[in-house]
Amino acid sequence: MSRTRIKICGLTRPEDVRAAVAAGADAIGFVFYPPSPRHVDFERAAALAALLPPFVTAVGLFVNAEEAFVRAAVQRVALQLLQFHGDEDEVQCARYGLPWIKAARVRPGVDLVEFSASHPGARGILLDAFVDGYGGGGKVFDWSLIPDGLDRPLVLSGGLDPDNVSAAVRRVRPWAVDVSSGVESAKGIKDARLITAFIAGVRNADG
Ligand SMILES: O=C(O)c1ccccc1N[C@@H]1O[C@H](COP(=O)(O)O)[C@@H](O)[C@H]1O
Repeated sequence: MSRTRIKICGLTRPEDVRAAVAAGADAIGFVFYPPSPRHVDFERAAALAALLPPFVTAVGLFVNAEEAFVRAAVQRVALQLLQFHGDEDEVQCARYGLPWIKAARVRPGVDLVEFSASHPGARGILLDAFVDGYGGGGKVFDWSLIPDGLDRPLVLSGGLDPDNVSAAVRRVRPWAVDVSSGVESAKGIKDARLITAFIAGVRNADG
C-alpha cells in the first residue's frame, strides 16, 4: 500500500493550519506571490509556520521572485521546502540551500521529460494546469499528458478537490497531491470539512 503525501496550499489563517494538521496533511504551503489572493507576508507566515508540529513540512511558494525576496523569506520563516511556480531556471532555484520542487504548467505540447531534465536538482516535479496568473486556478489538466517514467517524484495539482482526488490518485499514482482552490470556501479561506473530505479521498484511493 502506498501513502500519497498531501500538501494543502495557500493558508492564511491559524484555524486553517490547525484544521489541515488535524486532518492529516503532510505539508502546508505559504504563497509568497503578492498578486495571489492567498499571499501572506513574512510575519504572518512565520506565525503560521510556528504552529506546525514535527514532521509537517512548511513550504514556501514563489513565482519569479527576486533573489533577495526569497532569501528574506528563508531567513524569517521556518521553511523546509521551496516551491518555484514561475519561470525559474535550475540556478535560480538551487541557490538557497534548501530542498526545492519545480512546477510545470501543463498543456498540450509541453515536454515534461525535458522539463524534468532541465531542473536536475529538483526533489520533485509538480504538475499544474496552465492558467493565467501562474497557478492556484482550480483548473484540471489532461492527465493523459503525463508521460510514464518521469525520473522524479511527481506532485499532482491543478483543480483537485474532494470529488476528483480519488480518481486522480488512482489514475496518476503521484508521490503527492497539492490542493488550494478545491478546499476553500473563498480564496485564501480554507474549509475544514473540505480538507477532511479531500484527505479521506486520497486515503480511499491509497487502498
Ligand atoms: O495558490 C495560489 O494562489 C498560487 C498562485 C500562484 C502560483 C501557484 C499558486 N498555487 C498553486 O497552484 C497549484 C494549483 O492550485 P489549485 O488547487 O488548482 O487552486 C497548487 O500547486 C498550488 O500550490
